[in-house]
Amino acid sequence: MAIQDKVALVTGAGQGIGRGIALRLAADGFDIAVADIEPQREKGDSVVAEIEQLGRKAVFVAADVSKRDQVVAAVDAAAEQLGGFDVIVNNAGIAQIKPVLEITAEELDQIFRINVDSVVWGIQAAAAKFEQLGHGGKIISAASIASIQGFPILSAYSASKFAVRGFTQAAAQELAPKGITVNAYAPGIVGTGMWELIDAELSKINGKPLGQNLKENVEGIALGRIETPEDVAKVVSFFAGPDSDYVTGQVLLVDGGMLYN
Ligand SMILES: NC(=O)C1=CN([C@@H]2O[C@H](COP(=O)(O)OP(=O)(O)OC[C@H]3O[C@@H](n4cnc5c(N)ncnc54)[C@H](O)[C@@H]3O)[C@@H](O)[C@H]2O)C=CC1
Ligand SMILES: CC(=O)C(C)=O
Repeated sequence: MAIQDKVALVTGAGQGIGRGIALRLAADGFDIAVADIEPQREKGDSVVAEIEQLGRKAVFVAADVSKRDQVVAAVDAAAEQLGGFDVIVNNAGIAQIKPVLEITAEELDQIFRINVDSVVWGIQAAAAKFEQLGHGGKIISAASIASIQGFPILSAYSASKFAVRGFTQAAAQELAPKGITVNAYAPGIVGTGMWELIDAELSKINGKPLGQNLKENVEGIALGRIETPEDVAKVVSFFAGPDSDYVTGQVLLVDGGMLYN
């Protein structure tokens, strides 16, 4: 069903999976707030231009998602500039590639602020805006295969994504009476800047040549190819649209066949 007069905000939308989600939701008919950190403004502006080419309205909103006031301000700006607010996609996140015995307090704090606090601020800001506008809405967050199974050398990252799953399940139950659904997508190995970093950092740790760690991980995918942002965006499109109206509290694996539940 074509979406009309609805607004979605996607965080971390300057590149990678977030860009793919923003473009897919625009193709579905949403007007889009492209949110990312200030240094990503140029990339964000290009995504805005791509969305406008699709015939939808779009704005870039600078926000550091680890900061509650900036997430609230981004949601306010999206609603004001695009004329409504219906969906938030808490997509922004970072990886950390570190043996568990070497993780510092600062690193742990940083990854939890960006991957977990951001989801809480996104849930709070979106729920408040939906209430102010007098309707329900949809909250969608980035989990990972690492939210279902802990991955070595990605322990802090895995723990942060387990936390996203916990918040998704609990918030879904708390917000259901307000007509708000809360779900998450759990990608596998997606060919973005994040996996370039993981591959390069794993190489430094295990001495394998550049590209080898990525290749070995892709070989474990049943469908036999690396995942694309568009593969992920199809699942987010489902969660953002009316076909998922009776789905809440779910974390949907979109990994080409890596984990099974
Ligand atoms: N690439 C992969 O294989 C997988 C990625 N994911 C998750 O998908 C999401 C997107 O990942 P990718 O597109 O691959 O990563 P990416 O590194 O290509 O893009 C991440 C985006 O988030 C933004 N970002 C980072 N910190 C931010 C902050 N504090 N405030 C606002 N924006 C910030 C970056 O500027 C960037 O535009 C992340 O949550 C990631 O954990 C989950 C499973 C697999
Ligand atoms: C980046 C990511 O989520 C994994 C598990 O590769």
